Amino acid sequence: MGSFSGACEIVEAREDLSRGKGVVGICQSNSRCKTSEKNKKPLVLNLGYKDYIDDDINKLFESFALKSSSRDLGMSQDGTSHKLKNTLKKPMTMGVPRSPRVGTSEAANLKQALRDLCISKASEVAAMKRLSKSTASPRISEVGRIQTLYSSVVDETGHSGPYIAESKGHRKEISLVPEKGKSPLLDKTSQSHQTTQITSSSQAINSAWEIAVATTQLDSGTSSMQSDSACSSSKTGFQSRHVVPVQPEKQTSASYQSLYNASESKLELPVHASSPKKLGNKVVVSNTGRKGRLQTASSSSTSVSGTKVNKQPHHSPHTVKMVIKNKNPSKKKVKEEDSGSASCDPTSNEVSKSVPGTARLICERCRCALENTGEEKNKEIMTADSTSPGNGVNSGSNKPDLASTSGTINKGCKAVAKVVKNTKLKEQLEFSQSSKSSQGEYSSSTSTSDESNMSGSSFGSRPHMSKDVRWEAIRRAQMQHGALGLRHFNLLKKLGCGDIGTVYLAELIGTSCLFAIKVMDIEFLARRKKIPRAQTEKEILRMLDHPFLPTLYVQFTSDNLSCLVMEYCPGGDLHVLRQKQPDRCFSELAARFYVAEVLLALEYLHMLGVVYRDLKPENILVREDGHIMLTDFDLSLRCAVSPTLLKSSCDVESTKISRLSAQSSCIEPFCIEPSCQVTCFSPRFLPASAKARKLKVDPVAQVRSLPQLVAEPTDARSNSFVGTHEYLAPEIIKEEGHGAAVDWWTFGVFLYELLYGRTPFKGSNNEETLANVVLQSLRFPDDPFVSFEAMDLIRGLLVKEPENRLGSQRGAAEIKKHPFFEGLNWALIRCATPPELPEFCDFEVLDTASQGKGAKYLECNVGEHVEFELF
Ligand SMILES: Nc1ncnc2c1ncn2[C@@H]1O[C@H](COP(=O)(O)OP(=O)(O)OP(=O)(O)O)[C@@H](O)[C@H]1O
Repeated sequence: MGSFSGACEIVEAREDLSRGKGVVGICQSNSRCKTSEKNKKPLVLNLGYKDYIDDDINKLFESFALKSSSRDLGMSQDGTSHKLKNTLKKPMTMGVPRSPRVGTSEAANLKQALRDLCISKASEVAAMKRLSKSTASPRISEVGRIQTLYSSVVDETGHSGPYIAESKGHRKEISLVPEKGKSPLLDKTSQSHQTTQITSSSQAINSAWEIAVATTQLDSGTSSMQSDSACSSSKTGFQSRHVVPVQPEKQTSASYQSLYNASESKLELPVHASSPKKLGNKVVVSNTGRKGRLQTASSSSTSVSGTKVNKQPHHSPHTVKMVIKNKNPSKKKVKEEDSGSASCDPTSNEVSKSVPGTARLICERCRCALENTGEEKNKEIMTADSTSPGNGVNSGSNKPDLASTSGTINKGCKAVAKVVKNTKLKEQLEFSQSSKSSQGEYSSSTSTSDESNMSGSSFGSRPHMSKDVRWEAIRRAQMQHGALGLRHFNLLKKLGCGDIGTVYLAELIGTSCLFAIKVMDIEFLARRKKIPRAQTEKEILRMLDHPFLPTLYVQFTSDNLSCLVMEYCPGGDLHVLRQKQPDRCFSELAARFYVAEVLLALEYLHMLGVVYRDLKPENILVREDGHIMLTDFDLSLRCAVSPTLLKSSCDVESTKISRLSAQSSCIEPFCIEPSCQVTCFSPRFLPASAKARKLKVDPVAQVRSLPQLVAEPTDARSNSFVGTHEYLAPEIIKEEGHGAAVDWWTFGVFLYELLYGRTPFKGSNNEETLANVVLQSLRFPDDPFVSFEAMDLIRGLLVKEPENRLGSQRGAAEIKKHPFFEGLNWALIRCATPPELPEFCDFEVLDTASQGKGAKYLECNVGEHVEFELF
């Protein structure tokens, strides 16, 4: 039942009524009588008696303009309507067609008329509320008055308020509040009001995110980035990174099997647009005319689905995974884990030929061949809700995906409806399991509950990608095939190889939609104890709905391979891109653009309870429109977040302003009161007095003086030794326990590297690097020139004590306010023109005509060879 509109409006109406005469007691009592039996009797209002009749009722009746004759209404000579009373008491039948006009039908009675009026008024008020949130609306008062009166009139059993229960055959069950789902208008309004209550649910977290976005929008200037250089060819090889993988301290197989949750972030930024960007020799035409529009599709949604794709000139540099020897027993796990990897030949690129009908998968690292029956035997798990774009990844069918093999895998390509149904069941099942298991898995953390993320998860749509043509393609394929598997994709190219899987560029057969598919060998992961990392990544991917984070379209298991079908980013990563810049570093404008987008992505992750922990240029991919996508979540830490409302420097005046603003909130559903102080692309309706006052207030000061919401996990703690050496925060190296502040440290290193072309504490080897991180003070080279603001920001971020680090107290909001970002329009950054990209080597995906020749294709069809590498 959509409780809001009723609840909210009635509250307002009652307030209005409380100022009126006589009705106060009725209204107030009505609200109490829901919970108290004792209160029922005094509330009984019988129209036959004048105990509670007041002028309002008479006026009300007059306003109905009843045209029935006195005979119809049974008016007696004394003017009282005894028949009216009887009419009201007369049992009504559900579903009886109502008179089209009040009072004109024989069958109509006053109660029905009242109901009509009340319902129509309620709807009208809800609509008005949507259009103008003026709390002082006379219409609201009026309907509240009518509702209350109506409740009083018909309530002889003590039931009152907007919902009137059936009673002994006398009463018809009437709800003044439309049922949930029947009135999207009311539901939406309801949601917007519900957000005023901050809870630790994911909804609140997302709301908090929206607040954070809204509050940081201080100006409307757009950030237009111009690259210093057009392009340059890659001249050098890649630097190597040294990564310390995560060490799950307690891993149980049970925990592997029950990690899947999904928490839908209902993020919906109001504006999305993209600008045409040049990639390679082709100009990738993105959706023109989107700039500044509301609710447009993802910038990366359409152009990528074309038949031409520009080749990434290089694969991302291979990250060299190193093991740090440590006396700590937990480090041994790292060693053990990685020793497995190390024993494999990382250079191996073997592709085994196998007989038709057999999939022979060669693990590049361990050189193991996985013989599988050629057909996927319906083992694939379709996780997308084919009925709704955005539901594609949500299903809980993930659980058996990595956790077990075919025994627990869904059988058969069943009818879509059945799959969806099963999916929902699994969601429920796994939802309950996941929060337990993830705690077990991350027992080293002191704050690792999934619940903040998972509770309230709705598995709903992903608003920012809802117009994405790839969703539609996936949905159609699911309708056609039932469950998607590897056989439904043509693997075009290997994009890169990570620690837990290999990523391929793939095309959904029969479409021109391209995807990046991460393929992970479950047995390999199990042997190397990397299943928790894969689980973590998948869980996080499933939660995401953000323009700077990847979209997971579907996930399935084929032949013991866990596959994640994600958004494809054709622009390479920032590490490669930096190497192509003059002097191998970005201009300050370009760097500002990239770090700003990364900051928003990190902020969003934090609000979902994800501490990223592995920020580095290699993990930031460039979309075809030049905006970024932060990837790779297998080292991330999941923890609880409890949004906190901080009363900053709110003086009396600013508090008043807050109230004022709360009364006159923006009509955009995504702007959450009271933080939406800036114009959110739509006019707001202020009372005249409020307008006058508002004009006198400096809007910037207004925003700054607002209460601030911190919804990031500032007190999360983990003891895992995880990250990339040059990016490791001191507290991780010192094993003091770490939290979200590590992301602000890495953020500082990241900015430093973009500007100077190298990391600040890099030593000649890993040990020296680590020692430098802990002991060495921060130094800035003279060349290239970097502004004071940029250096100051880096200085604030690279504070060795996490508690004194910028961002550690109030999260990303603190960092956004730094002068380095002065003038940046955070809310519209995804509409800003990204830095120009260098020319890429041309790479064309074979178009449909050439597909048959298949020279470059790695076929992945049923019954045919499945030849591709793993790891
Ligand atoms: N969505 C994508 N679009 C384009 N390329 C991608 C995409 N995802 C990954 N890649 C490429 O595939 C490579 C491997 O990615 P993957 O996430 O498996 O490993 P990784 O980034 O090296 O990290 P890790 O080893 O920690 O998992 C990346 O370096 C990147 O270049």
